[in-house]
Amino acid sequence: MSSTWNNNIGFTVFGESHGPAIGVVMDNVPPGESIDLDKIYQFMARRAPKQNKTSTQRKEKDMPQIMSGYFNGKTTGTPLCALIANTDQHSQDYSNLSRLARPGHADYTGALRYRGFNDVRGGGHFSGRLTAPLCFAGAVAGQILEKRGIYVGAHIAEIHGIKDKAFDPINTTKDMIREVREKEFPTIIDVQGNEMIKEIDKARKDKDSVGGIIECIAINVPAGIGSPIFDGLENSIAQLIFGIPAVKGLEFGAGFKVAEMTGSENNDEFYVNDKGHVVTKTNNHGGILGGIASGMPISLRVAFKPTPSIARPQATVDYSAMKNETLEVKGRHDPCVVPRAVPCVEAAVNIALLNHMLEYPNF
Ligand SMILES: Cc1cc2nc3c(=O)[nH]c(=O)nc-3n(C[C@H](O)[C@H](O)[C@H](O)COP(=O)(O)O)c2cc1C
Ligand SMILES: C=C(O[C@@H]1CC(C(=O)O)=C[C@@H](OP(=O)(O)O)[C@H]1O)C(=O)O
Repeated sequence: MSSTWNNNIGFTVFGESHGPAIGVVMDNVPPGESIDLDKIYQFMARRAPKQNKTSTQRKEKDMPQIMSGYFNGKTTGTPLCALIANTDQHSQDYSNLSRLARPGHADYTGALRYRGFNDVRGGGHFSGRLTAPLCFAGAVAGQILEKRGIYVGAHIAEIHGIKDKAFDPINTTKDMIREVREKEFPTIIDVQGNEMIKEIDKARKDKDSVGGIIECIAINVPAGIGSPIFDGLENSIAQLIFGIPAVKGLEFGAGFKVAEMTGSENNDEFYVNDKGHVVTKTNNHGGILGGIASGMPISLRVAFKPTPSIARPQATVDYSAMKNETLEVKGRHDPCVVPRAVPCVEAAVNIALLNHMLEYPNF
């Protein structure tokens, strides 16, 4: 099922960017969990369109309306459904896109898959807007995890070659995670963030776009959760991360750099620390061995491509007439999707971790 993730936690995202609403139904959320709605709204506001230099100008409040599964401040355990209204659609910008494919977007492949019946307005079901329901589900999962001491945080690690400092792969604390989360532009080093904003604005002025990398870390994940082969932590996280549009790469721990290392450089040696816990001296494994948490921080990096919809004329095809054409994309697009995708990455990791935590004894 394409827009359903069916696991210990199940959830379906539904809707189109220019339809009346988008939303999510979550199943198997544990009953009796206190959920602070203000914190859910804050989480979703980090992703919502910002109408600033780095964001689409579309105005959406992204206020979730909870339809079921929540009563007296707590989850009921029955399906948790949230609806998010679409209120600021400019559908005329998309009038030519059912026959002209935007290079880099899903218009062409979507038309093939759905035999031309897909809603192309605003990217329809393929839109980055569908990450709003993902963020709702991820915010709920995050609150349940934080009650068990597990914190997940992300920051912009790189935009078009401009780099932020990385999270400490061993000693990142919940305060460090919270600090970067609360920033308007989430980088660890603010001056680097300002350079990134300039780079995004430059691309926008050039009628172009840029991509980048988001780094995410999860701390206090209990050693032993996860499974081997097809149901490991990496598997679940990857499946949800690739549910975020524009993601093209994912690496855990030292990632692609492992290919340049020897075994003695890459292996993370074990020792017993002063609290009597088994830990590793380094964290190239990114907190996961054999699909199972080692107890060290789980770390990952996610590469995002530059926004496909750019205002420059580009070659494309009219696939109804099968002839070559030139397209100038209209609409209000993000010159870079990365800043708004930071909470989306956190949301995906939150859901994957909660999913595996449900297997944990005495959850
Ligand atoms: C938060 C977010 C915002 C996005 N905003 C835009 C946008 O304004 N314009 C656009 O063309 N693509 C945008 N995208 C990316 C497209 O939705 C995506 O590239 C497209 O659906 C094709 O999917 P793919 O890149 O995963 O193959 C956004 C993605 C995310 C995660
Ligand atoms: C609305 C959102 O982002 C949209 C994601 C998007 C795309 O193609 O992915 C295209 C744009 O849609 P529109 O042309 O309708 O403004 C963005 O604004 C959102 O994220 O909430």
